[in-house]
Amino acid sequence: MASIESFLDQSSTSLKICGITQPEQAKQLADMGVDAIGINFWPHSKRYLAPDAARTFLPDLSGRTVRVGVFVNADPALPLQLLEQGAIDLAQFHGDETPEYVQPFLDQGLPFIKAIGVKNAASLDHILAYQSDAVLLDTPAPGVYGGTGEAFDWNHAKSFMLEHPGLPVILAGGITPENASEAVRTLHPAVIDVASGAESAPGIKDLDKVSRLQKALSA
Ligand SMILES: O=C(O)c1ccccc1N[C@@H]1O[C@H](COP(=O)(O)O)[C@@H](O)[C@H]1O
Repeated sequence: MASIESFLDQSSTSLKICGITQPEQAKQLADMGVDAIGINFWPHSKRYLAPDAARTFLPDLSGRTVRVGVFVNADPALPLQLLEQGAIDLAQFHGDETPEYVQPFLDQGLPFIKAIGVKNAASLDHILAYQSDAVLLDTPAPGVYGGTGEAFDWNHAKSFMLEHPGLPVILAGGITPENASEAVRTLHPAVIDVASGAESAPGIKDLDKVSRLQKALSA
């Protein structure tokens, strides 16, 4: 049974595969035991999926895998509605959202992740103000916000994690089957989040790469 609590548990590293655009692949990933899938609701993403299309298959996955909706500067009505309808389990805010933006989610006890592009140590100065369920550390990507396939300097993540041991960290940005085990060994993040490194083309997942990522995390 998928639960946010076990997905974000810091005693082991979970796997989130992000940018799913095909219902069959969402089901295949759930069958493979992937901990979470991400659906990108930012209309400018190469991995965009319209909310109406996502609503046709996300309910079927309820309880099998954690369903994360990725948003960039969205009208908060969309993530609020998808969470309240039970179409997604978690919202991922991956744009320029402010601590004020997330207040309605805190007020209603709706779970969310805040993503930050890590340019230097100062990038993480204000992250605690969001009071998010987890922080997602990604490569800064002006204009495209995420999904770059590029890694950032993990030393900044390491320092932050040492300072905030109780806060679940989701490591993103350029993770591949080749560097995933090094990421786990070096940082022990609660979650590894992969979009580009698990694809054959944008939005089309390569299940062999997913399986190699799972092996890397369990090694
Ligand atoms: O994947 C995208 O197109 C995307 C666009 C806008 C915001 C976030 C996006 N994806 C997130 O980017 C990171 C890292 O992806 P990658 O593995 O480096 O390609 C991940 O958190 C995705 O959820």
